[in-house]
Amino acid sequence: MTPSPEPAHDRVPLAPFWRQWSDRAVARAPAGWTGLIDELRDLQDAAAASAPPAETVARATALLADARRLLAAHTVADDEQLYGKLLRLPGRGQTLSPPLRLLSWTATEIVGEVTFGRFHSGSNDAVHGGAVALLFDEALGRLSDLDDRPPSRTVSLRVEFRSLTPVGRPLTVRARLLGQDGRKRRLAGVLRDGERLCAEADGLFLALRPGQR
Ligand SMILES: CCCCCCCCCCCC(=O)SCCNC(=O)CCNC(=O)[C@H](O)C(C)(C)COP(=O)(O)OP(=O)(O)OC[C@H]1O[C@@H](n2cnc3c(N)ncnc32)[C@H](O)[C@@H]1OP(=O)(O)O
Repeated sequence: MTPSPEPAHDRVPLAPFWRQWSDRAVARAPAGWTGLIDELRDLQDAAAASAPPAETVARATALLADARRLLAAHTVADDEQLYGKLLRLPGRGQTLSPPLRLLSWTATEIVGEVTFGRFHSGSNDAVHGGAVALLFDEALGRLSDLDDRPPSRTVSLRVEFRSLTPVGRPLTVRARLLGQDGRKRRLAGVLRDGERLCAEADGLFLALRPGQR
């Protein structure tokens, strides 16, 4: 695989399994679906960052209950779900972890940018450690399954927190494939705020056998 000539997350190559998985969701996604996910993400950050008066709380709660009822009327099984399957979008259409925008990639390394919002804050404007682990799982998982490698799952993820990870600033995440031994893939990741090392991780991913999910 040749290095990407310019930043363009939507041109990251997808292995056949993932291309089919993602394209099927894209084909089924109604107009405006990605706007809904973006709104949900902004809502999470706004809720986390606000200290509203009671009238505002009551109004927002009623609006949210309305939205929840509207969506719950269209519940589908996991196979039909759209959420999290839009692999050509930064964040792949989910709000669990912040959008990871890939800037460059090869078969063995990806570099991306991520900004954590208030939703992912643990305390004192520092990102929750579990959210940092979540980001590494996303980044390492993405690289594990790049370049036509069969789908894999994380079996081990170790994170070292080296300094506080700030909220609201673009951070750089870099993941590398260190090696493969049969079904086992060893990967490592680093998260930086400019030059400052915030966290690093190493993970073991196992390629799934036919029939495994
Ligand atoms: C574009 C893409 C977008 C992709 C979308 C974007 C990225 C999202 C990424 C998220 C990824 C996840 O979070 S995945 C969700 C979290 N992970 C999981 O839920 C996985 C749960 N575990 C499992 O389901 C299972 O362990 C499997 C199916 C992965 C593997 O089971 P298995 O096939 O029976 O494998 P098994 O024989 O036990 O192990 C095979 C070999 O690995 C070794 N092994 C197994 N576990 C470990 C371990 N923790 N540490 C060391 N070694 C281990 C065994 O000793 C063995 O070595 P030897 O005897 O061969 O030497």
